[in-house]
Amino acid sequence: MRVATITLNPALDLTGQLNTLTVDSVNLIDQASLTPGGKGINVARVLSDLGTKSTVSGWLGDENQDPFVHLFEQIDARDEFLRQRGTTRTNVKLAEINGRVTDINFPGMAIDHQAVQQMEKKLTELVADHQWFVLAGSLPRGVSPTLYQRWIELLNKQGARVIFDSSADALNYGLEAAPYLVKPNEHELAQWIGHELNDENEIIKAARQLINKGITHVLVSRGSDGVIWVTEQQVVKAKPPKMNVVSTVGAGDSMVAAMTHALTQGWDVTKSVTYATAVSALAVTQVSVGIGDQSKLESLIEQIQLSELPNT
Ligand SMILES: Nc1ncnc2c1ncn2[C@@H]1O[C@H](COP(=O)(O)OP(=O)(O)O)[C@@H](O)[C@H]1O
Ligand SMILES: O=P(O)(O)OC[C@H]1O[C@](O)(COP(=O)(O)O)[C@@H](O)[C@@H]1O
Repeated sequence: MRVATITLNPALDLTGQLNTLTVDSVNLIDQASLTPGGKGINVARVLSDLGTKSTVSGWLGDENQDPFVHLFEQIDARDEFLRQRGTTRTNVKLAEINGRVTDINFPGMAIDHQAVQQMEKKLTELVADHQWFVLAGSLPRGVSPTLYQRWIELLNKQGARVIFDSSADALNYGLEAAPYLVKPNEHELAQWIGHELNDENEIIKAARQLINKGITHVLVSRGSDGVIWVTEQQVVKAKPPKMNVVSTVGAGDSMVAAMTHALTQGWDVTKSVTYATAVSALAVTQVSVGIGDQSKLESLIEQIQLSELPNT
């Protein structure tokens, strides 16, 4: 079974590692890498390492597509990206030795009405032979912030299961369509609910409001504090051990990928949350996403602290 991952605003990630970033000054990079990314593409990459095949789609610029096409071949992803005239954006990630990461994300290509219609047609084709869809990332310029909402509704009607990870207005509108699973981080959840979330109880209360909208799984990711997973019946918290952070870029995508893998395998919440926390914690120890070392993942799984919280 292939999972369809949709990346409407992909990016080449230019990551530079340096000692300390100083604004208003010349900064020298010690190590650099340029990798094809964007949320759904990162998810497809991790899925491949976990043993789940994917179909990748969205909008890709035709002028700098080679690294993407090469990656899709490498991970055996079915390439259903629509080509647009122009270049896919490059996002800059500056990773300091203390683990701090500065993201400089560019807006991406402008997308016109015709391209939106073509993508909608592509989704209706893909839903014929895919049950699981990952819709992830920001929206490019030129499209309505309600686009995810419309497309989640469309996919829901066709009986697909949508895993959704976005931000800002695209997230807020998309949540209204009740995807199957959402993974806001704490800040995105706070922004959606309209106030700060000061403790676990407030996080659970906010997540519960999403469950009440008809969303089945709400995973609130909390950086080094791990994740709180809320369903109608259960609230589970998972915390990773202290990690040696190289770059947190792609940690959220790794979590979404591991969750998707777990759900398609039919694993229960406890097994899934442990696995997803371990896969995402492993991601912070490396610059790019993926499972470099299976034995490290297995040892991390053993170190995840799991607790069941009251279902308030
Ligand atoms: N510093 C860290 N140490 C260990 N695990 C981390 C760290 N940062 C992130 N993670 C793992 O990655 C997951 C997603 O990270 P988070 O920063 O919350 O998401 P996003 O990148 O979407 O903002 C976390 O829930 C956690 O399991
Ligand atoms: O789609 P957005 O929100 O503009 O973010 C795109 C960026 O997010 C990433 O997918 C990383 O995401 P996470 O760190 O949240 O996992 C990068 O590859 C990419 O540059």
